[in-house]
Amino acid sequence: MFSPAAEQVDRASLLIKDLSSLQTSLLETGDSTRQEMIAKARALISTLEAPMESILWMGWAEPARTATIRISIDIGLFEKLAADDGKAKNSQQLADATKTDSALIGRMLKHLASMFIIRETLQDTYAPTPLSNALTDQIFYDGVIFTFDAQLPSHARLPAYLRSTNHIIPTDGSVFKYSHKSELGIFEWIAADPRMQTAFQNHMAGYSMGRPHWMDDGFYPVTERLRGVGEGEVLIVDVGGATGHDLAEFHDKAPTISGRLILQDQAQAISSIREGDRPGIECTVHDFFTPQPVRGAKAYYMHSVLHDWSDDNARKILTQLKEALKPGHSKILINENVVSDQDADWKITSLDWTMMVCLGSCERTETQWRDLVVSVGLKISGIWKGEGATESLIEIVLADDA
Ligand SMILES: C[S@@+](CC[C@H](N)C(=O)[O-])C[C@H]1O[C@@H](n2cnc3c(N)ncnc32)[C@H](O)[C@@H]1O
Repeated sequence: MFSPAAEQVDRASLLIKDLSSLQTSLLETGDSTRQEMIAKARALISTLEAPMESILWMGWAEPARTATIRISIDIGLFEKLAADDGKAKNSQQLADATKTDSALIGRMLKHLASMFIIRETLQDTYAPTPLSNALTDQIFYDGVIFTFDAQLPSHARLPAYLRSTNHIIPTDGSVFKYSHKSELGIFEWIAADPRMQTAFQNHMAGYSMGRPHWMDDGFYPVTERLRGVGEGEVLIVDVGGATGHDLAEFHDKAPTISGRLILQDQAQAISSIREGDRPGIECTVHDFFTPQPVRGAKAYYMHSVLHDWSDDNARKILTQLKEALKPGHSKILINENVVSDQDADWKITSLDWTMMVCLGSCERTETQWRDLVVSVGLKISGIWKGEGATESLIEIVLADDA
């Protein structure tokens, strides 16, 4: 039997005390209290867990959870569970509804319930949860499809890849090619599969949902920093903006700011936008490694773009934008993570590793951002971060601008 050491018990008591005092303000305060409670609850589990329990959680429970969720999406299990207003169902009913082997379904349901994805209300009787209901929405289940099919194999094969290179840090997409046994880098691999293209775009849109955004009140002073744009002039060019979800949000949240909104991405992303889906936005095809066709816009915006690329490639992208900047008027806005020097957030550190295995790129610290920007004759004029936000907004201007 595992007995926690005295200091683990003390730490656990402190965490429980913190949790109970936070709980009293959960309903009144913003999202930050909820996030703090989750962080403390996770710390509590890792304080109390025995080493072997941690190993089995990582090695058995989590991989089986992810796989059973991925299979559930394939067979439409969560939709069937949510049917009839979420009335509880047994494994045979769910096997019939999904036309799946009842032995397989029975074992899936047991693990999904043990991992809190669904609820076991009675023996062999299951009901949905808010999470399993969310997984009936394509924005969310495409996130599982994309992370499972595109990214997870590269994490799984990374140790073997690194052994084969004497643990030299990857700086290109080799890990992805190695793990997928493919000649294609991740973006070509996505482009070659229309289902994966849709999953990727939905995952990008879902990743942005429900989080503080730079155009929200109290984040970036939009009206003050983006003023001076006449009717007919370009306000924002969203470079590598996928299907335009950020610009659409900007259009909804800041409808009174004048100026054109232009979306740029590769042909496969732009052609997937349906007629009428993006009112007020000009959707165009542009390769950001080639000269920027829109000159003198107020802002060239990039969200989760530069973290896909090594410093050399990021310099090429920034240089194309620099050539298009109008002195004293234009700026580049980068919406990305700035990795904290201490106590970095798991969402950022895990994305950093995901970038490494998919593209050989990284999430950058403030020093790395400054070095990158200065190296192409630009300067950072400010970094903004809203309360509870993970990502920052980095504003960049020409080095000679005031
Ligand atoms: C990580 S996604 C970010 C998308 C979007 N900005 C967002 O935050 O949801 C990177 C985007 O860069 C686009 N992209 C990749 N290579 C590109 C290129 N050479 N020119 C233009 N866009 C490119 C991809 O199609 C994708 O939409």
